[in-house]
Amino acid sequence: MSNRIYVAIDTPDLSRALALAKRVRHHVGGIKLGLEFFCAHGAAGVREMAHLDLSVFLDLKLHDIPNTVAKAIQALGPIAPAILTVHASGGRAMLEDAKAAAPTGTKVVAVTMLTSLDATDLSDTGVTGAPHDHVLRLAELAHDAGVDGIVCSGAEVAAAKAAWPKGFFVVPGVRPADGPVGDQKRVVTPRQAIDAGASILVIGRPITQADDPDAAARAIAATL
Ligand SMILES: O=C(O)c1cc(=O)[nH]c(=O)n1[C@@H]1O[C@H](COP(=O)(O)O)[C@@H](O)[C@H]1O
Repeated sequence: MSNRIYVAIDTPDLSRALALAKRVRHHVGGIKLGLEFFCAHGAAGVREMAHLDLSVFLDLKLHDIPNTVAKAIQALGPIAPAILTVHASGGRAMLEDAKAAAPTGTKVVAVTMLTSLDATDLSDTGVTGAPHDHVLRLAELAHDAGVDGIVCSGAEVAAAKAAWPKGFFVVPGVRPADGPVGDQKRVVTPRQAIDAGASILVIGRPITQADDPDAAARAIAATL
């Protein structure tokens, strides 16, 4: 199977983003551009990165009323990213309209519970119960609304995949065994995430902050 690592190019600096992507390109399956990059460079920046001929995952985590999300996705249409994120907690109508508005070749994936949150954070938002149950509930909603898959942590992906065998499962919050976790709370190793059923892994700082990003990406890819 082709390389399942999407490297999160989280920087507002376009030349650094281009340089990073060029360095790691032979050891990743694609690049993920998120809010930090998009707020600085918008669609023009994404198009510039797309010239590198790597698969582009546009992670904007859209979360608004259905009409606004659908119109935003239509506005992104010319970029036609391979993958686009929305928040599952935006609800069924928002998810349905997001999928309907996306270009045919774009996978719409719904973020369930951010990997930077734990059970205490969840209860602070008024949601009772375990993260695992919350993720599975939102995964079912995403499935029923007709999107292509979900984003969840490696701790939930096996159960989510068992319930939705044809789903597309994005797992961030991935750290090599000895790496610093930073702001991530639900963390697994790349190998654990793949073994549990992840379709792709999103990996940022373990690669982008390494002294040698190319070697870091290669070392992670070798464990998969
Ligand atoms: O949708 C995402 O990609 C995402 C969802 C989530 O629950 N947690 C999460 O960390 N991410 C993204 O995955 C990347 C993780 O980066 P690192 O923690 O540096 O590996 C960041 O770009 C986050 O925006």
